[in-house]
Amino acid sequence: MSNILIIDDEKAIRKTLSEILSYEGYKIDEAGDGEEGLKKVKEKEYDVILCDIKMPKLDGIEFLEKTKETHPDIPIIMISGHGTIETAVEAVKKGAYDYISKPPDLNRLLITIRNAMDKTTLVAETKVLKRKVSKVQEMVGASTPIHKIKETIEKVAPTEARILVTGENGVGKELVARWVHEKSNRASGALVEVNCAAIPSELIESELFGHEKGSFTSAVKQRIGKFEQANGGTLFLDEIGDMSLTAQAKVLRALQEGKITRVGGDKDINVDVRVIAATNKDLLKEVEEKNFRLDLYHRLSVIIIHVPSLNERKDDIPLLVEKFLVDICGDYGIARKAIDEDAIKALQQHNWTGNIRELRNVVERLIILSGKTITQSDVENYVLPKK
Ligand SMILES: Nc1ncnc2c1ncn2[C@@H]1O[C@H](COP(=O)(O)OP(=O)(O)OP(=O)(O)O)[C@@H](O)[C@H]1O
Repeated sequence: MSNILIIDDEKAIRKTLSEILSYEGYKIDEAGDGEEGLKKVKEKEYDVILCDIKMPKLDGIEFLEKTKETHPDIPIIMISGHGTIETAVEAVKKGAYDYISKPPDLNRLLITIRNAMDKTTLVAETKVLKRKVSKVQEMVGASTPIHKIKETIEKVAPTEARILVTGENGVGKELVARWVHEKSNRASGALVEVNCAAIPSELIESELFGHEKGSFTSAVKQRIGKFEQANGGTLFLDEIGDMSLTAQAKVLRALQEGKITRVGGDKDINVDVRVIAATNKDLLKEVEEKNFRLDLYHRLSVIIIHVPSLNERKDDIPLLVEKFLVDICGDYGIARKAIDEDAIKALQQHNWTGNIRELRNVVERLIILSGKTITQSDVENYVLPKK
């Protein structure tokens, strides 16, 4: 159900509007002046606010200006009395959604409110969509390691150097790969991702190099592999430490010669692909244990970018929390929740697994369970393990 706040110093007007709008199924709160209105806006989320212009204490224009600062997305409809039409027009210029005149015309009132509600929904949807279509998520962080990573990306992205990204699960290795691609001369080409750990070893070759029809039982038609799909672009080989030795030999050839052969095929196909690989394993140890080819390791690791776990860069936590608050509240279509300093400190002291997804989940949990401002006791209640 949608919440509407009516701010007017005339009780009769509030009563009439409130009756009409409750009848239409809206949930109504009332305030007698701008100051009381501001208090209500702090306490609760409103979909639309109706606000008189001439009021004691804080007038409508001041209320509009203050509310726009903290809640830029709530549509505010000004109620203009006789003699305040010009001010109402001024208010629209300052960001009010629209104005209606006193005494309000019932149809116009309802239509204006409905349009304003539609706008709120659209604004929320657009925000979510904008984020979805924006190609690469921002890499948030102010810690020394993040600065260094960004610097390295700037330097190496425009070259053709192969890059090995190392780090534990969920620390942002894929994000690094995406930024390298985005800032490279191949950005207009494809970025094709293969998670080597997720593909059964007997299928990885066909996944990477494609296959000809009939080359094995389930190969019912020809298939183009990821190397070919990434031609002119970048191939991101995630979890490369899990690749079988036979597939490694073929990847090595592709890197050395710039050629691949489809499974069951006899033709060499030229491919122009830049490879970025990532792993959470210690590849040199894998080499020692004969699970990984040393020559492939050297081919892949011209540049090594290590992404440290969240525990090693706790300085990034405030910025990441801030970003997740904005993102998640945007996804939910609710006003952004605040978080106080002590709560942030408590989050910084927490012993994280290192995976950024864990921090995101925690922020989402706090948004759902806490009030308008997330406090230290929310963190203690909902995040930290009970003693
Ligand atoms: N610095 C950052 N700023 C903002 N979001 C980040 C940052 N680093 C990682 N993330 C987000 O955290 C999530 C995990 O990151 P990503 O998938 O890049 O990690 P990964 O190390 O490749 O994970 P895996 O080991 O599971 O493949 C993603 O949603 C990503 O957008």
